[in-house]
Amino acid sequence: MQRIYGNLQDIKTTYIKQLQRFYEQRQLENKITRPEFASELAAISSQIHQPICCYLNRRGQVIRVAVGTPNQTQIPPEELPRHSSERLSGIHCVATQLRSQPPDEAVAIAMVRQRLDALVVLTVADGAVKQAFLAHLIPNAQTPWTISPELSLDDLTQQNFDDLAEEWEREISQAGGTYLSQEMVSDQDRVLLVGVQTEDLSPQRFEDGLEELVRLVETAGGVVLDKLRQKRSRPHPQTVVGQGKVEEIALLAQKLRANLIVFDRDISASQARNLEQEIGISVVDRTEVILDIFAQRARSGAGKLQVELAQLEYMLPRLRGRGREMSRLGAGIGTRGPGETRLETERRTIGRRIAQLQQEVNQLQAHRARIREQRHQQEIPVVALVGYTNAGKSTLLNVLTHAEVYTADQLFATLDPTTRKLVITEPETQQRRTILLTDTVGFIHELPPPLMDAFRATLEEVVEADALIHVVNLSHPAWENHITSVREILDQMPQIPAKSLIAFNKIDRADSETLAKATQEYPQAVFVSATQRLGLETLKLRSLQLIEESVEAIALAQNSL
Ligand SMILES: Nc1nc2c(ncn2[C@@H]2O[C@H](COP(=O)(O)OP(=O)(O)OP(=O)(O)O)[C@@H](O)[C@H]2O)c(=O)[nH]1
Ligand SMILES: [Mg+2]
Repeated sequence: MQRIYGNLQDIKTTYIKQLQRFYEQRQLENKITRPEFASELAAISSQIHQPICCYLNRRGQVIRVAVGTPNQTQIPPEELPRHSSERLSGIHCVATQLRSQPPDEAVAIAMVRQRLDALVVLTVADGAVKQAFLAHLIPNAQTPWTISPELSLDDLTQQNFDDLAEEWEREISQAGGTYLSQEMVSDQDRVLLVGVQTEDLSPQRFEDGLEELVRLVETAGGVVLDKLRQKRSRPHPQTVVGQGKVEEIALLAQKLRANLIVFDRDISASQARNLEQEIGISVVDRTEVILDIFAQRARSGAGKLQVELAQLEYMLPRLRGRGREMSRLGAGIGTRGPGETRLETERRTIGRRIAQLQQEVNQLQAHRARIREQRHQQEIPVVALVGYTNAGKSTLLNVLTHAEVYTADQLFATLDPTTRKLVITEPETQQRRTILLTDTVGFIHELPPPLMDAFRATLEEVVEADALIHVVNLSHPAWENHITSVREILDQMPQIPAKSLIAFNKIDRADSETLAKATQEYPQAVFVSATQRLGLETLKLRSLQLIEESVEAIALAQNSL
């Protein structure tokens, strides 16, 4: 019986049997894969709601089938057939991916580590292959890989793979071997995720949350090796999960050489301490991962200030008996940022530092308020772009106003608000109207309260706008939950603009069913694609209308006083 690797939890035996059949399949000579093989892989991947990786040798034999991402299913170095860094390993991987987007850096790094001949990523939608990408190694020190643009399955499967692999190998050996920089291998935290499914969470929400945590860890620079789950009516007071699970985590962490455990919920200082003692490696929670991303991302003075405040506010109540152990255990995530050295200093010093930072944030708030006041006097209306992280807010700002805000396929790309002028011509009167468009930090489900407090100066840009455009990534499977989460966060703000508009973005990647559903449930919404520049004119006009409605609403409110 051929073994299936990876995370097989909750996978029915019938599917395991289907997966085993892949071992019997052969590819055509010289081809990277067969279209039928790719389609079958996509079909089963979509049935089990998990990515699958098939590793094949140059003769086209399947040597390993694993459930999980290329990152999670890496072949241990000692099991790879060829060891020399000047040669490729002679193995390539055909992987499915449930997200419709090009493979990310983490996937590429997994390929570099194993010196794979190539990596095929097939994105899956509705049980079929939607897009194909081909990645391979190149002799380049910074980015030792290249990823093709989207390919059709035909293009992919018709290439002569033997010739390609030989050519790539020649280039690499001429350059003296694969440039696998040491930092790339060792700087990454090797992470084990632990999800605790309590009764208040639906299974779907729980899984979405874990999936999001994988993205968060990857954004923070870690690699998720595996996920462990436990159902509990409520978290165990001392160790969050039960004793048996703690042992399982310890064992798996050792086996996978993990150096960090990340929990999908907040854990207390004493829970973390207990777990660290039993497992022997660092334990952090979701909030710490988010804070770490913010710390890495903060560039401006204001950004750094707010991140430091958030980190200290989070740490202060958790400080007792924690700091020293944490730094000794030496993981990266959760220990970086301006707060890091202060972890070990006394509570009182930290208390004083918090007070000082609070002062500075107050000044920042006052400063931003003055700028807004000046704008107000010029009577230029302000529309703020809000939404879940990665929805495409900054990309929209850029295409609408020719701004050059940093955008990236990572969570929390933006920390600092940016405001730009947008001139809109009214179609009937040909009158030119100017509005200001503000891009802000993205939201996330259960945005940690210390971040909400520390980023109040930034979030105030939202509160003080005349109207909101709520940008939603319609290509994300959890888009509805994202809307709910964003609304929950807005509800916690003291006062938000009365008028708002939903802009469904990334419609170029959304399937027709989703589009139909969104149209039906949100008849007022605008549908756009920032990257494909679709629907932008409508969005501009609707923004103008929104401003007019909000001016009318304010006038009405004043008249009734
Ligand atoms: N396919 C597609 N991708 C898009 C579209 N709009 C944005 N993206 C991509 O989505 C990713 C995130 O875009 P950003 O503009 O950085 O998202 P954001 O909402 O500003 O994210 P945060 O700053 O993290 O809150 C980038 O890789 C964009 O290229 C779109 O209409 N279609
Ligand atoms: Mg952004």
